[in-house]
Amino acid sequence: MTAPLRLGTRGSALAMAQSGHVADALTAATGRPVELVEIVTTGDRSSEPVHRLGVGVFVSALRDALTAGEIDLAVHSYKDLPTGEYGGLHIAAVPPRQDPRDALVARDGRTLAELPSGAAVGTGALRRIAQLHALGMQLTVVPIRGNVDTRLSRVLGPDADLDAVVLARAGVARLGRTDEITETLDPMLMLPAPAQGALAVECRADDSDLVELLAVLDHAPSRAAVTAERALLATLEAGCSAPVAAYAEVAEGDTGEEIYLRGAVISPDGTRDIRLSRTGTPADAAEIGKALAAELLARGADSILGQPEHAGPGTQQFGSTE
Ligand SMILES: NCc1[nH]cc(CCC(=O)O)c1CC(=O)O
Repeated sequence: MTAPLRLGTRGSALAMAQSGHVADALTAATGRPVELVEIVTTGDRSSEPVHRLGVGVFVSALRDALTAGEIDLAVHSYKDLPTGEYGGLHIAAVPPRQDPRDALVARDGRTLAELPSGAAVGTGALRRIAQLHALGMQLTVVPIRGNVDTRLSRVLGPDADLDAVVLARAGVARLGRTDEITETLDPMLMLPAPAQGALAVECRADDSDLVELLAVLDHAPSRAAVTAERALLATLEAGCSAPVAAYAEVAEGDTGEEIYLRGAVISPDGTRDIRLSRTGTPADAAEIGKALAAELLARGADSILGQPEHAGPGTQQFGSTE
C-alpha cells in the first residue's frame, strides 16, 4: 500500500476546511490517501493585529515544515502568500477558485445601502477600510481581527457590538455559513484582494512525482487570474502595505479566452481612489498585471503607496496585509 501523502495545515476551521477539501479532491482524482498534519504558526499564537504581523507569519511555519520534509504538501489561501519567490518550493496547483468577492454580514438582514448613518462596520484589511471610506457613506469603520467565526460573532453573537462586518465571501462559504451573508459586494464598490478566494497547493520543487500528481488539481483560468492579480501587486508593492485591490475575470470572448483585470490603489482614508482596468489573453496574464500596475503608478498610485505612515513596522517582507 502507498504511504499517505502528508498535507500540512493550520488548525483554524478555515484552514482545516480548505485542506480537507483539497485532500478529498486529490484522493478522488488519484486514489492516493492523504493525511492532515496540523502545524501551529506564530500568527496563531499572537494577538497582534494582522496588519502589524503581516500574514506571512501564517505561511512560514508551513513552508518550513515542507522544506524540512515533515510534510509533503501544503494548502494556502493564495492571498496570504508573500509575492516573492520562495526557494525550493513550487505551487503545483491552483484549484478552481471560489467566488472572490467580499461579503457584508449585517444585523437585521441589511444591505450596505440600508445601513443607518453612523453604523459601525468592522473589518481588518486596510484595502477594505479604504474602500469603505471611499464610499462616502456615514460609516464608522472599526478595525477588527480574528478568525471568521470570531468576526461573525461581532454582529451575530450575544455580545454583538457592530452593525456589520465585511469579509471574504470564500471564507464564509468554506465554513458553510453563506446563509449569514446579507450582501455580496459588487467589485465596483469593493474590489477584492489579489488572489482572494483562490488556494495554492505547494510542494517541494524537486519532488517531481508529486509536482506531476498535483497538476490534476490545477485549473488554468483560475491560475491565469491569480497570476495577473499578483503580478499587479508585486509591481506596486515596493515594500509597502498601502491598500491594493485587484480582480481578474477570465471568460470566453469573440476571439478565444479573454482576461479582464481591474486594479485599484486607495488611500486608507478613502480620499484618493485610483481604479483602472485592462484586457488581454490569459497567456499574457503576468504582463497585463505589470502593465496595469505601471498605469496605476503613472496616475498617481506612487504617491499613495509612498506615504510612509501606511507601512507598519515588520510589514516590509510580507505582501498582503489581508
Ligand atoms: N484575511 C485572512 C484570510 N485569508 C483567506 C481568507 C479567506 C478567503 C480567501 O481564501 O481568500 C481570509 C478571511 C478574510 O479575508 O475574510
